[in-house]
Amino acid sequence: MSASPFILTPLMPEQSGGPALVERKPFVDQRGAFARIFCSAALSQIGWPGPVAQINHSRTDKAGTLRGLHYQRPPHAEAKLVVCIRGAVHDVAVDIREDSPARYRHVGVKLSAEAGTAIYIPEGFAHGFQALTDDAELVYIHSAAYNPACEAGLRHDDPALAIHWPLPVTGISARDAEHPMIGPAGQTS
Ligand SMILES: Cc1cn([C@H]2C[C@H](O)[C@@H](COP(=O)(O)OP(=O)(O)O[C@H]3O[C@H](C)C(=O)[C@H](O)[C@H]3O)O2)c(=O)[nH]c1=O
Repeated sequence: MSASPFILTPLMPEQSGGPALVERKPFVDQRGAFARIFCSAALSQIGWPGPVAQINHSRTDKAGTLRGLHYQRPPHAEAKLVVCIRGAVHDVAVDIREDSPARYRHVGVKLSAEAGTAIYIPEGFAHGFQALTDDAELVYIHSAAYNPACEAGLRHDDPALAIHWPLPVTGISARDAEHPMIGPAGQTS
């Protein structure tokens, strides 16, 4: 396997510390394929901050379902590596860093099990996705533990974010449907 197990593509190249597409480089032979899903040495090059604190898994049954946009406030802000292990999703990261010239700008990228793609979401970014297929499964590798007291969210349909979701939204949690809108002053209401 060559030096780096991934092809890393910054998704906000004009900003430092932004999200990145992480494409696995599998080792393929007559038996099948082997790939590294997480590698702190390789991912520290794009800002992975430290030890893995938690690994989660979600299954989304129906295409069109939307989860997010979520983030944890400091001191429990977290970086995430979001890995698609079944089906495909449209994944979105929103810059919410108060000192960022790109605050409230977002990037969107397709992740699929077939392509072996993941996205690195740094601290200071909100994360959400829409399932593009039925039975879409993601594994999330977190740099901080879940802390519900510090959990917060943005509305997927907030005009201030202007996120285009590929499919009509067919399912969303009550909590995600009720996140506050970003007011004109840029503060969530
Ligand atoms: C993250 C987490 C959640 N929970 C509980 C809280 C809820 O009762 C239930 C489902 O949580 P939630 O509705 O936040 O799950 P999703 O909306 O799928 O959130 C996920 O998808 C979005 C896009 C993300 O970016 C989140 O990091 C990721 O957790 O699990 C736990 O018990 N432990 C945990 O670590």
